Amino acid sequence: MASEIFKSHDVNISSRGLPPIDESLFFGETGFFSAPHGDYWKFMKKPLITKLLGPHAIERLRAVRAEELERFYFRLLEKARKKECVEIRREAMIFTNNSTCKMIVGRTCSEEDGEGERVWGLITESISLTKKVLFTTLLRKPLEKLGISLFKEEIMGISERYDKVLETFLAEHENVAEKQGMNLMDVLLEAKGDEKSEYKITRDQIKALFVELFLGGTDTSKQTIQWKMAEIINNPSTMERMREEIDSVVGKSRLIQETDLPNLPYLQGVVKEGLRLYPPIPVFGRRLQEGCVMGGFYVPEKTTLVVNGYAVMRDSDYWENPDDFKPERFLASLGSEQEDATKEKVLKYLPFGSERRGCPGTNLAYIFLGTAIGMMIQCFDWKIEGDKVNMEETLSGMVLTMAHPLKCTPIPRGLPISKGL
Ligand code: HEM
Repeated sequence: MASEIFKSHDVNISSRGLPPIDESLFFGETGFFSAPHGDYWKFMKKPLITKLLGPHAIERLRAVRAEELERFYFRLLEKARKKECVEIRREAMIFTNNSTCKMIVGRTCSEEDGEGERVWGLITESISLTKKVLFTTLLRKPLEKLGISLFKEEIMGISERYDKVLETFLAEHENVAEKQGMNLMDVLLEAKGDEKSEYKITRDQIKALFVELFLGGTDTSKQTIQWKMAEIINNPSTMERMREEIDSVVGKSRLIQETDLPNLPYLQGVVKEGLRLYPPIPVFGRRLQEGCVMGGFYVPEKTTLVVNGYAVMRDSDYWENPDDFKPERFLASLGSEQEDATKEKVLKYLPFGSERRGCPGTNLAYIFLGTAIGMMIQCFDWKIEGDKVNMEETLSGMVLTMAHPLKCTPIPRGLPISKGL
């Protein structure tokens, strides 16, 4: 059914429906995520791919991510030396947000003046609001008739705080006379000021895209890193097998790099299996532009479709022992990309959605997840309170998260890794 919906009706379902509050920078009408499939969405997608998410951009920005991975490693090493317990999701958020921020605006959020804490707090608050955002979207039309604007104050409060942070970034870029290399923000500002540009974008549209990248690039990856570390800690044989693979491919004297990932199939299997069992966005919505027949039924125009990726990826018709954590299940397909693609064409694997509105950050996400988890296993042992990590699930807004956030203490494996690799 998922295959039929996505493959045969791709264009027809390539919009998401009305935003909850038009003027919000956060899932508002200026956003890329909520934009209907049309000229604006196509115009914004181009720089997003060429400057951040496409294969060339990913290669060009490799050094930025390598530096952030190294900083992540040294932060953990410092905690390990002090025998401090770490909250994995917080450390993972700092890594993914710093990397994303540096790639799109050229610098990380500053930790000295509290900017980092403000942004990370905002991301967490935004995610916990997503359930209200969805609810507001679904009920918007009938409530509008009654003059009710649900959760407007809360949503606009978050939007205004994002606005302040993003104005700082924009001002910094506007005040630099000579640019050294153009990052995504420079390119969008240039397009905004270009009279001949095929689409006239606004300041709010730039800010809204950056809010979405902060959320898309940070929270999803942080949740997934936390879930996978929990499964690895609960499965010592997985940890052992990952470590054997990493030690033999990477060695013990340098930190894992993203160019190692294609040679680490078991690590890739762990990443994929974690996403299958714990997709951070378990359900996502689309909206039909025109009425059509699906699965033998006529579905009228403007119907909202809710895709339950979580259920698809635990469906026993498609997955053997679907609730078990078994990274090996992906090993056979990893050998051949074609086979992998064929398998996923059945659309039983949906952590990133699918087709033209599927996640454009998929490749970048695999890099964040592979390098972060690879580094944590390569360089540290992990001590927890008690025997097992509690894997109880809960929703933070619409995001699948751990009911009991993973806290553990890193113990260095004593690898001779030095700064400035
Ligand atoms: C574990 C990591 C990630 C997961 C599980 C994830 C998942 C998703 C899902 C399920 C969607 C909706 C897809 C659909 O409707 O078919 C989506 C959309 C999107 N994601 Fe991701 N994502 C991740 C990381 C990222 C990263 C790193 C970025 C960029 C920095 C990103 C940027 C976006 C954008 C811009 C959209 C909207 C696309 C559109 O509407 O055309 N995501 N993501």
